[in-house]
Amino acid sequence: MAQYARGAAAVAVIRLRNPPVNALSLTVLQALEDGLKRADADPSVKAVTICGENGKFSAGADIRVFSSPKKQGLGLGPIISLIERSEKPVVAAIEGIALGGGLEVALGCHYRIAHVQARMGLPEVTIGLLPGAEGTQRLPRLIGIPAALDIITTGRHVPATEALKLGLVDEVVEENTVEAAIRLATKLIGQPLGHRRLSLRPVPRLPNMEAFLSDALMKVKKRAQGCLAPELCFQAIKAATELPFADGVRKERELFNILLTSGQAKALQYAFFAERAVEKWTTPNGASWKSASPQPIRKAAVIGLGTMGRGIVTSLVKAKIPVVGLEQDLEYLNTGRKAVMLLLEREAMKMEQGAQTLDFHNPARLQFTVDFDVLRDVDLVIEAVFENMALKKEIFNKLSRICKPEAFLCTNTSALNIDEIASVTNRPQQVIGTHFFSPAHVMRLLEIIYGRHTSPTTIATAMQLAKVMKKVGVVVGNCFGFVGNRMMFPYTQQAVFLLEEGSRPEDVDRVLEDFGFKIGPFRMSDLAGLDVGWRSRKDQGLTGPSLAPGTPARQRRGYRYSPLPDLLCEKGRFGQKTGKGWYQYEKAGGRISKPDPWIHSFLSEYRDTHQIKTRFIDQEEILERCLFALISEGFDILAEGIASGPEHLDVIYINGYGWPKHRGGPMFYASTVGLPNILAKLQKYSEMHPDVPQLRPSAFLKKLVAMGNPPLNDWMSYLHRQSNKL
Ligand SMILES: CCC/C=C/C(=O)SCCNC(=O)CCNC(=O)[C@H](O)C(C)(C)COP(=O)([O-])OP(=O)([O-])OC[C@H]1O[C@@H](n2cnc3c(N)ncnc32)[C@H](O)[C@@H]1OP(=O)([O-])[O-]
Repeated sequence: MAQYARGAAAVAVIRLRNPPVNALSLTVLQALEDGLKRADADPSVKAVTICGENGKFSAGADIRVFSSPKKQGLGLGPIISLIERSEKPVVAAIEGIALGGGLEVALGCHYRIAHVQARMGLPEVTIGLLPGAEGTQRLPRLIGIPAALDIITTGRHVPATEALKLGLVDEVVEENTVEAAIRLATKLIGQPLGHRRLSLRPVPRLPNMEAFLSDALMKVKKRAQGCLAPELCFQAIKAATELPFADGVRKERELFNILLTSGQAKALQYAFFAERAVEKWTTPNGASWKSASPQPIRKAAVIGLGTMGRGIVTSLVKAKIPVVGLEQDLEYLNTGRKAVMLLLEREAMKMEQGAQTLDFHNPARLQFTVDFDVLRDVDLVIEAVFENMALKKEIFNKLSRICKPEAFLCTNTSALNIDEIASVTNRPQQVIGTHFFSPAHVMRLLEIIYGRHTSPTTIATAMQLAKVMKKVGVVVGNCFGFVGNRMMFPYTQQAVFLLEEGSRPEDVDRVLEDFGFKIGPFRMSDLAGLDVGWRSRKDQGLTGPSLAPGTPARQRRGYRYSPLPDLLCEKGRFGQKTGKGWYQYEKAGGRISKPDPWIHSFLSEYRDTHQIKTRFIDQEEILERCLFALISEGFDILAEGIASGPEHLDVIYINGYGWPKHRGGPMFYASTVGLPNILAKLQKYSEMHPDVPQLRPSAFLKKLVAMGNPPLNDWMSYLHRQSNKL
């Protein structure tokens, strides 16, 4: 709702009220409209101030409304016109946030005052929409085309001080913003308002408007990577340069409706709520935030300053947690220290642009050592040495002797068994997996893996740590590869099998990149290094000296196996780092991939040697075999209780594996393709490849299809229900 009150003798105050962020629901909008009409009708009211409850102006339209049947009736635009047309001056008092429809309300006001800590923006593009309450037409008239394009097509939040420079607000105050707005409103009584009505202003012209717009469009398209909203935002702003206000608004509405009914908006809004849903973690035995409080982390340590350790130290320093970096000897320590300092200097430079500072030269904040004894007083340790169980166990055993009894022990592993690591400590309840993604100071995902003995307090502490580091923590159970890598395995396996059957690496990558992945599986493998998987397969006895003599080349444990990645490694082709992998690069460490004729002839010789008949594989088969195998594994993960809902899998894939956000994550995508379609295709491919268990549809997927293909929100409720059709 919105509360109507009298702020000073002649000023009415309309306070938007819908905790926690004053989202503009239908009820709030109705109350806002009623408040405006009441102020207009009351001759003793001479001016109006609009503000928000609890120090927040508004986070914009209630996003849930867009997927409800009443979505067409939100009608924010006409209310904003009503504000603008008011003969009594209206001042927006912006505290906290004014986002989306919230900022559009403020743009309808004649003046805007913001608190110095406030942030403003039009983030509709991030949920697949455009500012559809006349924002694409008013903002360019206020701050010009270049700044409006930047704000609307990126959806970024603009701090109050920058907003003042841009002319987005008229004044920034450090005191009580509502009182300042009431004072201004009082001063404005009786003054002319015509020039303050943005709809009546022309869009400021640029000398080279056409060239500017065509260049801007190219940039927008490049950044969008298949996402529709940025380009339609651009078109709406362009309309502001070509059409009178009313026609521009009509164009805006037309484009808004295209987006609103597009699957992309639905997917992006699902992703918005999915991220918030995973924050409220639970485990199968009922632990959650309700049953556990996070413990404060006043000092942390990171063991191992390789690629992952360096990124983790950087993230902790950025989160203002004092940290000790430990390495096995002085040579490794010095290399690690230099690399961390370089990363931190770059981060400090970026932060200075946003008027923030990063303190890392102070030894109380960042310390390097080779001495385990220095870890006696830390509250939490993150071990980030390479993936070797024996080494990890040795370190955990040592840590449990040295660290204080309350300290939490975390392992950064991408697949290893948390329980086995915990078993060598004197505190398995305080051992937890924290799987960071490379580069750890950039990637948002943190997979948090609880073991059999991990306590709820330990999970809560790891989740809180993720939050402080501005990462998305996702709590999952313990199994080989956890959620992300376990689902990735059948995907990359299919990609390699497709090469055996006739595809080239660039064919497979192109299909998956066209789908929206940032990079396809082979470019990804070259980037990460083929040797990483090779080492793991050797440890598992799938290749290398421990392989039993006489093992068929293309079979392991009775199932199909492709030795292709092993053969590349044997030839020293580790990917970008050696300048050759699935592609060739300009030099060792180079980044520009080129299809490699050597690989093409190597593949055809390989097919001849193993008498594999080459066939043309179309895009549909490439996409379906890679994605549906991954999705089927996801259903197994849900059925085993490794993750508590499909949102968890989707958040992991969007934030850690480059899954295109506008497709909502693999499980959301499955729901849009339709579970019966996925099942039918998996059954077909599984019949074609009976020796590939990863193509056999998950029993849970079959059950959901038998239950009538329920919506994604209901999937988990079917886990234990009986199906009489099975
Ligand atoms: C008419 C056409 C034109 C207009 C279009 C628009 O305005 S489109 C909109 C354009 N606006 C945006 O895209 C802004 C989207 N919002 C944000 O970016 C952030 O929420 C934040 C920066 C406002 C606060 O961040 P923070 O880390 O402090 O907090 P938090 O993120 O955890 O949120 C707290 C709770 O509020 C909930 N909730 C939040 N916003 C909305 C909403 N608009 N709606 C509904 N709910 C919303 C959120 O789900 C969560 O609920 P839970 O889980 O407790 O049940």
